[in-house]
Amino acid sequence: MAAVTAQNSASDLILFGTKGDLARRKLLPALYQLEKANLLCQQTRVIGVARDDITLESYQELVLENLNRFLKQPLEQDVWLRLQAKLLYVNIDLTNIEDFNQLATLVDKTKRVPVCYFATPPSLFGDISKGLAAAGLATLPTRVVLEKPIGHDLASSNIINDQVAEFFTEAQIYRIDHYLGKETVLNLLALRFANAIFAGNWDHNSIDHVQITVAEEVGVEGRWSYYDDAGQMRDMVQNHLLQVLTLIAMEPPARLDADSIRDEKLKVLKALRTIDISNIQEKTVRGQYAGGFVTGKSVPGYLQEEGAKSNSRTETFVALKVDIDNWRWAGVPFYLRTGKRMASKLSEVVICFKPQPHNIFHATYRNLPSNKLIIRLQPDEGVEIQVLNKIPGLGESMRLQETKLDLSFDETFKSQRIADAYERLLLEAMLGNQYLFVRRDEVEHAWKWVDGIINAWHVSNEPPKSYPAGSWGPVAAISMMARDNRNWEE
Ligand SMILES: NC(=O)C1=CN([C@@H]2O[C@H](COP(=O)(O)OP(=O)(O)OC[C@H]3O[C@@H](n4cnc5c(N)ncnc54)[C@H](OP(=O)(O)O)[C@@H]3O)[C@@H](O)[C@H]2O)C=CC1
Ligand SMILES: O=C1O[C@H](COP(=O)(O)O)[C@@H](O)[C@H](O)[C@H]1O
Repeated sequence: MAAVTAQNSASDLILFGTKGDLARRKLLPALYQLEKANLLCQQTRVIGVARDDITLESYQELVLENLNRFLKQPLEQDVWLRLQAKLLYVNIDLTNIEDFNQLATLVDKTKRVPVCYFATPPSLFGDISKGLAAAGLATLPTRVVLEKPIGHDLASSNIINDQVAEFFTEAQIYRIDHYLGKETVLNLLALRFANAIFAGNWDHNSIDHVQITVAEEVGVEGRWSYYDDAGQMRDMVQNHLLQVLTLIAMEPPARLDADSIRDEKLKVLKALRTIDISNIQEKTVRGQYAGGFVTGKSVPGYLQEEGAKSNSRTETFVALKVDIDNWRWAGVPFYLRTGKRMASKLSEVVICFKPQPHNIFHATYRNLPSNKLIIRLQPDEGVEIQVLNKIPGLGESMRLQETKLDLSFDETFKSQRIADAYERLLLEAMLGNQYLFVRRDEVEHAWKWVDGIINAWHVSNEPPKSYPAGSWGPVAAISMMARDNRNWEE
């Protein structure tokens, strides 16, 4: 991988949809942080694109206003002035191909690499690709960064991917899954492949089961119409949870490069056991939140949210029992759960090891609890190992206690700020590193598997199970584990 220096990436970052929610809340603050860390090359320019005919000064004001609103620390004037000097603005109606001529005159591919970020609805990806091609900007070294979701199912994702592929090769396409930019998700690679104690115990011989939880406190946050069409399965499982699962389950890649990693992730997606009408009851739980209290605050149910249709059956919670049909994971279920308006914001992976085959401590400990490796993805990022230790003391029989080896990132890496996922992904796209971006075949296999589940739900025609906002989801999700004599780590 290239060393990260400000000098190696003179880019024209073209931000389509620069006035949208994602750009304002995430991308502009991420660019500010990159500027602050001196990771934006001095010659790099940020070209905001929207359809309003506004002046550069108004655009700069808008960027400043959003930085003041969404940055987590006070804005530093010198950093802002440096970023401001890089800003340009072009007004383009993305459906009007002639408007793209403005980019042709502004962008010189021999001086800066065009990195085109599509922060717009995916229905515009085809238009943007066509417009860039008409402006002579579709050939190398141009890169395009596509936001998720790519489509609504396999068929629609193929249409969008085909539209983009008409003008760009796979090597030019950077598909975002922002979970791949999270520090702790990347740490899964380090934990697994840099530590012999884990690498040697990472299969069905040592591991009983795996749990992946991505719980959110937020509800649909004013995005009801988008969300109601998608649901938690398409919004979170098809992308983020499956990406985390593949990083935990994949075989060791030969190298840390894009295709070595993506080839291994793809094999996992191909090995996911189909869930269809024959096993949908056993393997899945769908839920929808009712009113309740989240961290002590009263919140409405999903059907009472602003703009809601009262008869929606869209799921806001999903729990799944996933089997991976390969040698490494034979007989090791992966339990996944994710939901909105849950008891707290918590994303973690729990690797539950098998119990010891024989208990020599039965006089004091009838059932030895098994070891657990808990990887806290967010918040309070860190890694914890649960082990049994002898309680110190003379003259007593062996008394054991479950204890934790707890490595909090905050405490261990005190001086290191944990960067937001979008900072890393923007930087890697500007550097031309594709290893944190999703390849087309991964998207397709993830959709194929998810489509099967959604179709089976459709056929079974069962409404989602209600759960109170501020809980850990429907009781059925607990029963799903209990049937296997297991329980969710809380
Ligand atoms: N918001 C988020 O947190 C997340 C968003 N995403 C994805 O990112 C993408 C953008 O999302 P988000 O920012 O929320 O969406 P918004 O609707 O807030 O923004 C979309 C932007 O696209 C612009 N746009 C639409 N049509 C045209 C057109 N014909 N010409 C020029 N500009 C146009 C809109 O401009 P105008 O203001 O003029 O309407 C708007 O600024 C979507 O694919 C979404 O799924 C992914 C993860 C999280
Ligand atoms: O992509 C999405 O992710 C967010 C959750 O992201 P996180 O980084 O806060 O864990 C989710 O709220 C949103 O619905 C979804 O579109």
